[in-house]
Amino acid sequence: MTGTPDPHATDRSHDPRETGLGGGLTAYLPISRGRFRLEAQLDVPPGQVVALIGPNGAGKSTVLHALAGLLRLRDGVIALDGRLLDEPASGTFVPPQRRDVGVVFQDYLLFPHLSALENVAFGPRARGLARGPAREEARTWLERVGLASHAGSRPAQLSGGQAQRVALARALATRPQLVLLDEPLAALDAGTRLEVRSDLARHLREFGGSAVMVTHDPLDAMVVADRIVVLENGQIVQDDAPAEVARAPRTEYVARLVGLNLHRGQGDGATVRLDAGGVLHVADAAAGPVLVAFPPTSVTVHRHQPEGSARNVWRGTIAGLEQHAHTIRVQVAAPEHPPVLADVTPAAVAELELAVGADVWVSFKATDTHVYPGATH
Ligand SMILES: Nc1ncnc2c1ncn2[C@@H]1O[C@H](COP(=O)(O)OP(=O)(O)OP(=O)(O)O)[C@@H](O)[C@H]1O
Repeated sequence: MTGTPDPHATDRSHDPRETGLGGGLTAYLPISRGRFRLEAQLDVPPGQVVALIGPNGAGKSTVLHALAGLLRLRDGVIALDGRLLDEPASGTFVPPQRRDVGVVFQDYLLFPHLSALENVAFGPRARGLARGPAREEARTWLERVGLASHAGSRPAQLSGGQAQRVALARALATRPQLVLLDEPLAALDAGTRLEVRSDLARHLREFGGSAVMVTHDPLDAMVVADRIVVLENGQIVQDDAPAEVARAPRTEYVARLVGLNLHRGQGDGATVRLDAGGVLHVADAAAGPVLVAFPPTSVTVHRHQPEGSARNVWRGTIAGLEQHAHTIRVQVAAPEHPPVLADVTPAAVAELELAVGADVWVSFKATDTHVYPGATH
């Protein structure tokens, strides 16, 4: 069942009783969909932007749909600024249009037959504002997103970036307490994306309510969000500030996403015996289950056995080469060592004649590794 109001449910949305749930979004979401099981606790205070990231099928859309009211809970609770939105135990369910929630979803496209101004005014109108004031409000929002001069344009006359800004203005014009964004930048080309991304960060910061944005792009998450929540297989596996996620990713998926080498193992003083095989020399004293991270920029690739002081040195084969902005990311595989990512310059690729299948040596210093406790939950 998706979003259809149940006539038997009591809407306690205007019940002034205290829920004791505090400001912003508070949600506990135990949701089953077929064999998939999601269990997530998500609290987002006012003024905070959370990026929800995770692999395909992790449950990101399920979270957004539940928060928007498009998917009704069977258990758990969703409250916004102390107002219950969904709580099966008490029979509370506030339908989507009565939640103070703005959405920028890919499938909630702009109305093609309405101008940009009318699209934005639609939200305030739907919330009961008279036509004149709703249009005034819409004009203000279009100005804020830099589209005042496109007020009369239909969506088909707007670029992808402009349409995205109209969608954002439409969501914010209702002055919601929570805004939900589903891959808001995914449809944009790289150049437009860069610009819209930083604008989006600014608008969400100024908005003052809680925001939850689903994205596949680590850069979107790093630039736009105050906090990154990583969902894998229906579970939150990491919930940290962006810098912390980049510094100390807790799973291989996150490490790959932020471009770090990450390995799990057992610490024993200056070495870590990896669960997947191999040993790494580390600088921090390690004990028990740990994660070891090191950036691809700290790994050097050689054609011959290198001399020098690096403690981690082994021979492997190039399993892949990938262009990343101004560097080439080289994947090196070796039977008795962990797979390693190394960032090298295009000049080095040419000079060392690096190609898939080539025999190489990798080296990196113990002091370039970062060790932290490995228990994820
Ligand atoms: N209507 C549905 N009925 C049954 N199962 C569903 C339904 N919608 C989604 N699922 C399942 O729920 C799980 C989570 O899906 P969801 O769309 O929330 O993941 P996601 O993280 O948003 O993925 P993506 O990044 O691919 O959009 C998947 O295993 C999916 O197959």
